[in-house]
Amino acid sequence: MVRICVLCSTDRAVLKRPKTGQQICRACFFAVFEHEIHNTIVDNALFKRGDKVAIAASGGKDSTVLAHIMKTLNDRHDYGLDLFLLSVDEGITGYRDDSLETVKRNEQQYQIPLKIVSYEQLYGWSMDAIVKEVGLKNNCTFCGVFRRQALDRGAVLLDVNHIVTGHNADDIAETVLMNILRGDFSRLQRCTAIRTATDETIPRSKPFKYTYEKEIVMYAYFKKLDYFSTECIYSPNAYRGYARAFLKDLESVRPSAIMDIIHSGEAYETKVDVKVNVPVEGRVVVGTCERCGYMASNKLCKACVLLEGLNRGLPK
Ligand SMILES: Nc1ncnc2c1ncn2[C@@H]1O[C@H](COP(=O)(O)OP(=O)(O)OP(=O)(O)O)[C@@H](O)[C@H]1O
Repeated sequence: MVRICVLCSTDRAVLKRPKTGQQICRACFFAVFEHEIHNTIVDNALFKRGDKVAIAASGGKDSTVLAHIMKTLNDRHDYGLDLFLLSVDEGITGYRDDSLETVKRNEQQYQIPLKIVSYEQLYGWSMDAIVKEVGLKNNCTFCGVFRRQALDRGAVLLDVNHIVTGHNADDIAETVLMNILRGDFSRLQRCTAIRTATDETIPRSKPFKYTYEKEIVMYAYFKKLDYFSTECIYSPNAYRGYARAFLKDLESVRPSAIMDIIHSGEAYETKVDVKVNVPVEGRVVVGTCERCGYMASNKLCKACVLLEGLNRGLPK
């Protein structure tokens, strides 16, 4: 039986929309997908005319679709943004070197200039070298701390005033669950913010905050976008894996579970009074690292503490 798209009532439905369960055609899927992200950008006033925006680009599906969408919406709605691609080379042979080749192709395909910064150049350590030293258990901690700072440093080199990342609704719901599971209420308050900024760092936002991962994959597939789809070879992160599997199970019986969890996280944000690093109107007040000058809540920033351990041969 041929199904007709429930949105345009004209074309043949070719997919069931994961977020709503609606049977729709390809053109309507592109339209609603793009329109929802445009609304997220406008409703949250993420950008202003003349902003220079770095798209954090790993070559994976989320950031590749983000680059495509930012370019499409900037042209279509005349946001007046100056766009750049910013990639961090963590130094993971057989993974990041391949995905960076994808970003280099995206630079040509979208005509957006690309800047690559590397852990090796910034910290003197690649992830390959770190994993040799610390093993597979805690390496994600090093990578997460270094990447956050590397993106800020790359953004300074590009002279941009905003960074966007491809974090999607599933990532955010998963982080809400993780923070509940860990009892980390300070992070729980912050993790649903669509835009984050401190006095010391460049504002970051997540235009895909309400976009389902399955829809991003579908969009990339139907648009035939060029992206890299292998998982990081060093990412065991078992605890997050359980949260992810749990979320996928919930989604399969109740697709709105992802949005519901995000809304729960948002509602929680306003009710708990936690003293450390409480965001003041979306801004976290912190000091600076006495060694490298990057933002820090203690004398040294997290990256310098980790580096000190590595350089002294005491990484664990
Ligand atoms: N090496 C990198 N260089 C630049 N940005 C990165 C890098 N790694 C991650 N990011 C940014 O952080 C976001 C979330 O990263 P995460 O590691 O969770 O990857 P992901 O969900 O698989 O996303 P993607 O599909 O874009 O790789 C990415 O969408 C991207 O914007």
